[in-house]
Amino acid sequence: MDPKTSPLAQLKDPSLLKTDALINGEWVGGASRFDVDDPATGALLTHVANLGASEADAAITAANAAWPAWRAKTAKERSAILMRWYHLLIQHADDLARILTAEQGKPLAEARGEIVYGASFVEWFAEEAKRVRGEVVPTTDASKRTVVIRQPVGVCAAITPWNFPLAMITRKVAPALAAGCPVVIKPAEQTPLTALAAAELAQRAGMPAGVLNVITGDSEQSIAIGQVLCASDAVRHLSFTGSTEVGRILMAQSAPTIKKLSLELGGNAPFLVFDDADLDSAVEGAIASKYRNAGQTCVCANRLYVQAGVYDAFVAKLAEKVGGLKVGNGFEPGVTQGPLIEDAAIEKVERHVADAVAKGAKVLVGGARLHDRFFQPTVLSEATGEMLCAREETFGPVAPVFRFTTEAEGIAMANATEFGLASYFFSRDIGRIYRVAEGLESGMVGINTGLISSAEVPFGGVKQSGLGREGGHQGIDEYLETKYLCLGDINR
Ligand SMILES: NC(=O)C1=CN([C@@H]2O[C@H](COP(=O)(O)OP(=O)(O)OC[C@H]3O[C@@H](n4cnc5c(N)ncnc54)[C@H](O)[C@@H]3O)[C@@H](O)[C@H]2O)C=CC1
Ligand SMILES: O=C(O)[C@H](O)CS(=O)(=O)O
Repeated sequence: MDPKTSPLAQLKDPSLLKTDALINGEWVGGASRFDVDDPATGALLTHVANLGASEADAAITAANAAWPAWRAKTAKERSAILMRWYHLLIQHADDLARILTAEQGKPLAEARGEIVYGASFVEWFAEEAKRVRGEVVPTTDASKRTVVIRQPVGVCAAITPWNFPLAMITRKVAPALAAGCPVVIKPAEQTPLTALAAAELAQRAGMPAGVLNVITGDSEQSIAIGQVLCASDAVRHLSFTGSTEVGRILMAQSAPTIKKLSLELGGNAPFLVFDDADLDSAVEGAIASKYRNAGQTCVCANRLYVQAGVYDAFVAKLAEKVGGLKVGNGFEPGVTQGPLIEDAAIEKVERHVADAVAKGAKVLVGGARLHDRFFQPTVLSEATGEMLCAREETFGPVAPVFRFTTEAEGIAMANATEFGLASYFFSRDIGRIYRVAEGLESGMVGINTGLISSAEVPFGGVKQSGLGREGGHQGIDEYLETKYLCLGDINR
């Protein structure tokens, strides 16, 4: 790291910059290290411990050894440690945001927003920890009494992506810890520093050794680490956020041990604008959903469907607003869109735009790479179903706008995908709102809004977008087993 130019040289608390992994309360360097780069400049930020299968085994062993004492704590005791962690995340939000922008690229203000969003899961599940209840079931046999209790599932593994380096970790580990489970986290190789800084703060909050472990590895080692996590019988739950392709691999690798799985995978979100929509609100919602994180979110609007009567007005308004977005280094004041995470990501975006134009789409604004990994916020009109951007998740700042005529046609086009994570639509008609919301095949529906994510709601998808829910009161259920006690012979 160049102390003169690196963004990491300006941390208020430099001790948050951890480059070793965390196993059993100890920082572990391993035999080799891998590079972490700044996606905006390509500059090397630092080197991080490149661990593999043996360290993954050690982390599972440490977590399993720490489990009895962690589950024996009262919910209130676990809650207190989580709440201290939450307050430390907020207290250090500026440094965490700086680390996040340095390794992931999103604008600093957006990174700080993610820190607050990610911390909110720790707060939410610190509270939920104290509300895990069982039940007494009225018996049909007078000699018996029946009770249902809920217990932590055991060691939980979390394999997380680069697009939300903190939030995708806390959304998984906060409920697991709250439920009484120890965790082994494998963060994305592109963004390990945020995970390690958050782990340091968990240590400061009093998280016992072995309860929270972080195993870092490059892309090759991540595969080896994943194989160990999947194959281990001690790991009773695996939570993954990332591509559907990798989700399938992890699901198959977990089958021999019948693991509980939470999978938050790819999306292909439709965004419908009906004739009766408030167009200014629809444009605002489209920008919020499409261009957040430079379009690198699984709930981004990927296909915009606009009813014929308002199509021309909508695309004109959208293109005008999108033209005002400022692209640049996330540390530059006023920048609203940073770089894409890596070369393969921007090449995929270029492929989607070139394919769409070749098949008749019109570029209303943007349409090309600015330089390096920066892509102009783009609006394409006259999009059609034959284009790649209709079938694949672009994961970039490109809004293809399709035309539809009837409500039924709009719903059918929206549902014509194997994915079903998020969907959005704008209408002011209450009857239409119910018909369309109930007709869309997705786990989450934004109605007259493009932003739907928060800690208190059950986030997740249907079809091939994944399994399970994260957040909300449902989020902790993933980490609990339900046990039924049948007490007989009570009259003896
Ligand atoms: N649902 C979501 O929020 C996300 C979806 N994606 C989708 O995935 C596409 C590719 O992005 P990637 O970063 O390559 O996602 P990815 O799915 O390859 O990586 C996500 C995480 O999985 C790990 N991983 C990858 N292969 C693995 C394996 N065989 N065993 C164990 N761990 C493994 C990575 O190290 C990382 O921690 C994106 O273009 C996007 O379409 C990517 C990130 C987040
Ligand atoms: O994986 C993602 O892209 C995130 O879940 C999106 S959100 O939770 O920040 O909306």
